[in-house]
Amino acid sequence: MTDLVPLKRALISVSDKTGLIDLAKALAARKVELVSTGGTARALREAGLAVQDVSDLTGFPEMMDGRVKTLHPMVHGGLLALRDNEEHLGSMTAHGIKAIDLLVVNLYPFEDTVARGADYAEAVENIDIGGPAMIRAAAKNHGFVSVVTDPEDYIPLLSELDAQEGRTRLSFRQTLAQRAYARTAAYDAAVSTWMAGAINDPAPRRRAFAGTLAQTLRYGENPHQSAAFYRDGSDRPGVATATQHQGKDLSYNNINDTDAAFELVSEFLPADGPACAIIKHANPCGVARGATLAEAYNRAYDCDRISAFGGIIALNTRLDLDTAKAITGIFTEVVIAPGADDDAIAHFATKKNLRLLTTKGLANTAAAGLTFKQVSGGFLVQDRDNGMIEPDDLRVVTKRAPSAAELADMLFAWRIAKHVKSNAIIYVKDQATVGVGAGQMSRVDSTRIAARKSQDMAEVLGLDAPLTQGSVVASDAFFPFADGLLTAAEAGATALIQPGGSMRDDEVIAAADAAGLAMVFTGQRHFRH
Ligand SMILES: NC(=O)c1ncn([C@@H]2O[C@H](COP(=O)(O)O)[C@@H](O)[C@H]2O)c1NC=O
Repeated sequence: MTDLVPLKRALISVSDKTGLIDLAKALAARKVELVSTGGTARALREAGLAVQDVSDLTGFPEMMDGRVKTLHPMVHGGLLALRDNEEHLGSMTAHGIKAIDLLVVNLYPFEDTVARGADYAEAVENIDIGGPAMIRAAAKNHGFVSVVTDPEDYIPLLSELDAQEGRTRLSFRQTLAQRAYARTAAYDAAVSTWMAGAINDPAPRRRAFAGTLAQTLRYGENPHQSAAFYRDGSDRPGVATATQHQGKDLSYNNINDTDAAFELVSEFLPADGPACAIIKHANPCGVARGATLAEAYNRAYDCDRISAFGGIIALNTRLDLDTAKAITGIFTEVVIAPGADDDAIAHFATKKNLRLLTTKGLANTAAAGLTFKQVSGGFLVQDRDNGMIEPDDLRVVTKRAPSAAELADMLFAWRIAKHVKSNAIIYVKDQATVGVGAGQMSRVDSTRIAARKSQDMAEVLGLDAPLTQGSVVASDAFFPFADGLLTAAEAGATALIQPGGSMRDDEVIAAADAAGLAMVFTGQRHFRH
């Protein structure tokens, strides 16, 4: 393939006109001839540039609401002809086709149109046809043609032309071609995903996913793994869309933990009071509400002060100065919150290694969405766990019904259970976790570990008894035997919330009654693996 090829003629057809005029002026200054479609040509003329209309080139007007503009051999022949192929050159001469050396296209904004909730007809009308066709043609012919699909590449293109005296190198065109195919693939992924939703097909025969590079990462979960972070284009508040105010780049594990922290804290609406979640290795080591945000943080911290060191903190309301001061009492990796006061930001500025991220609100935990998990040779796709329990959904199965305070703590614990790796056991007292058992292979072990951690904390805090005394317990799935429940009772729990549904529910309920516990069944499970 030829390395250096001259760039003499460009076709520009862009929906997003960012940087268009500067680019076109720079091309014109380099004696590049311009051809363009309706709106783009108008913008160029208004800027005083000479441009040929694509309709003059094709001999056809743009028609059918723009559905047909560039779909013509005068365009596609100019993009696809091999400049070193006699037969191709003969066809060009025979039909008066002129070579197009540069294609600048960005597509109808389908993704944005769908994101703002446009109706079906409007979404369909925003599926670009001529643009992707040209992009794919130009990218195929990267041996001779440069294709630019993103305003971010305008400056690099001009730098290339200057460095190569009006020509482009093959390696440059190959990079552009790779980006071009990734762009059309992402576009079609967005269209097919939208369509699967529109026709309510949870398992379409083929699925396509796409992402845009947000950040290359120093390494993955471990230093010997390379890694990168991609955005999927969704506007869900969270780690991918947050603004970072200070500190070094987030690592792979930081991103994973920050996501877990923010998704958890988003369960707690600000209207119900400030809440804080502290995360380590994607599991909470403390979650609490408080009268103030600082109190919520301190109560979450008191659940497991040892694990909280180097943790990731998520808040459900704006970070204020008092909370910022409390947080900087120990080393913390990341704080994420829906906003931050100026004095709190200024206080954090003294801690160079602490990253502060702010979001535009909390994540909508009721919003539909998919989650993916990679396995060897494939991936699993499922709906996001949006399961939500209201008091009316609960079934009291013991002789004793829970008190109002127990019920409130149960519902708080249940929301947390959804975000803890199975087997998940959460002890809660007065709207604060006092013991979390996560990720064990047996439920009874999670129950024991959480209770033991609470004993450890009683020592650290100088308490006479662990805070599990008089607590409630949530279990993400049913107790298969009575042993887990009895362990919780020994630790001082007075009430339990669990899905129910075990073959031995009767035994478990009898054990709860014998121990004087109140127990409710949710009828819904929150496995998280
Ligand atoms: N139908 C076609 O032949 C066609 N050719 C180019 N487009 C798109 O039209 C847009 C630019 O239109 P305008 O220059 O009129 O603003 C670009 O996003 C381009 O991808 C087309 N539009 C849709 O398919």
